Amino acid sequence: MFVYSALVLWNFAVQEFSTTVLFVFLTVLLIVRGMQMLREATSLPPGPWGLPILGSLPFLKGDLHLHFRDLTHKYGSLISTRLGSQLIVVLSDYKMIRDAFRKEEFTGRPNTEFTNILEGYGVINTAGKLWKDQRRFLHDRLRHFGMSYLGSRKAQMESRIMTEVEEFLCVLKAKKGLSIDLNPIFAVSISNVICDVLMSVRFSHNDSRFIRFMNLIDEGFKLFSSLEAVLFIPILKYLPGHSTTRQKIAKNREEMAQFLQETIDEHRKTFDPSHLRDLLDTYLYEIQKANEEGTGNYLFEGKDHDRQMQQIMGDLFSAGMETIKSSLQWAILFMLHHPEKMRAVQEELDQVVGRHRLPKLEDLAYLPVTESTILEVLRISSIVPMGTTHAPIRDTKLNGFQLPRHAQVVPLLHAVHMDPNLWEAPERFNPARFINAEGKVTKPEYFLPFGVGRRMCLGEILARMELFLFFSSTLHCFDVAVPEGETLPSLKGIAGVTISPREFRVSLKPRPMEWDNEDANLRPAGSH
Ligand code: HEM
Repeated sequence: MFVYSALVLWNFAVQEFSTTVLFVFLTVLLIVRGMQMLREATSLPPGPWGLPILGSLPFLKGDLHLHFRDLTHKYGSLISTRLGSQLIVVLSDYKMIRDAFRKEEFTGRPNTEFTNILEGYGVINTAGKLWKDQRRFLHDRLRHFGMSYLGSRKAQMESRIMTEVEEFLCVLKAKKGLSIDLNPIFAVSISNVICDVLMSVRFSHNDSRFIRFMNLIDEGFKLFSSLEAVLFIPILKYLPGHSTTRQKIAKNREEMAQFLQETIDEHRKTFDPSHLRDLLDTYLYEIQKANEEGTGNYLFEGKDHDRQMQQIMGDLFSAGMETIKSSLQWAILFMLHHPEKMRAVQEELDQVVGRHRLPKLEDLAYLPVTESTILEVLRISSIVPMGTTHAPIRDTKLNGFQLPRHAQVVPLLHAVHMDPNLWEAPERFNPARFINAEGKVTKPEYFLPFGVGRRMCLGEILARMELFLFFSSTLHCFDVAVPEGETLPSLKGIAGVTISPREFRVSLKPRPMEWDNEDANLRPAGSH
């Protein structure tokens, strides 16, 4: 009895003690965090205070870029807010974004759960010397493969893209009059352009390898999104479901890596240093050169060569596919909403290009209506609404405020493109805003769909070429309409890293070309 009573008392005392310790611990944590918030409040840009530990997380509603835009209305064009453990600094003034992102200080990337998974490989999520060397190398070599406004290389790239455009148009022609979703058809064609440049890989429409590849990427995006909470509240990584998600991500990444590794191995077997076929060959060339010279390879900074090449291919594929596919989908969607703008583009193409061939890059200078329509799509859809997140590489000052190293710095491109002080009636789809009094296309300095500064988009030239050739050729060959009996699809997109349109269907009616007869397929652009 005595022993039992002693045990009960002991248990009680232990519980009391644990509760007290927990209470004291939480109180100290709250006080420390409160003091930290107070100190930050005096040196950081203005913004909502939020709650200790959670910050503004409980008050988030709707899409993050819209939430930030609302905050900028209240606090100004430079704000800070805490989302859990992460300090977020949002810039929505284009001059401020431009001035900051020109500086070395803002070329870092934040340390997050996502970047940890990538272990410093690739280009998009790297920083410092590795990123700088990688970026310079890619800039130079991609230009060599035709991402250039000038010279014979440009013609090579145009011809690569046109091969895909022509196949795309043939697939569309076979589906004329049906209610179709263009998304998977765009996906194959756009992937083929970038995969050809990167590693000489092409997929056929309905290719099972490609469907698996895309499923892995889609699933990867969803799995990463489900980790979002951990990004802000790291302690959640100890929850049981988290390790299952991490394992699934690792398994998917392994499958992707295996696909890419097979391509790397194949390239090694057939490698010829006097004939570099694609970007992958240029990496193999650098490795060979460094081995022969007995020097370390500056492109890899001691990292595993194959993993780095896999991640570079993965980075460029994911940056270059979804963005262009979504932009083209937005362009078609806006044409459904504004058929009169579609007719204006078609009339211009008929006059300048004629009905006997497809548009070429050299026509672009004479197609202001077509070009301004594409620019307006890029502005109004702002498909990368928050750019990519930057981080100061050291504690730094911006507009008199102190930003700590590793704060997440977000360029709110969506807010710049929707600023009524810069654009008249920004909510209105109005391509004419890009045409000046002389009828020429002008792009104001606050038009930033590809970002600005040292980390701005590496694929802008390719993107512009693809958007023009796919969009103009589609409208040259087809009238696009909402399928009979279906309603006009919504302009509300799905926001993630990019904003993509919700699934929608179209019906295509071929516009007769001069080479057409009843059964003819679309002929290649040069064969007239
Ligand atoms: C319509 C198409 C595209 C749009 C709107 C777009 C937009 C952007 C934006 C806004 C950024 C972030 C800039 C910043 O935050 O400072 C970016 C970065 C990047 N883009 Fe694009 N992009 C497009 C197509 C492409 C293509 C085709 C490629 C590949 C060839 C590409 C490769 C990259 C890379 C590698 C980065 C990261 C650069 C770095 O971290 O240094 N993008 N892009």
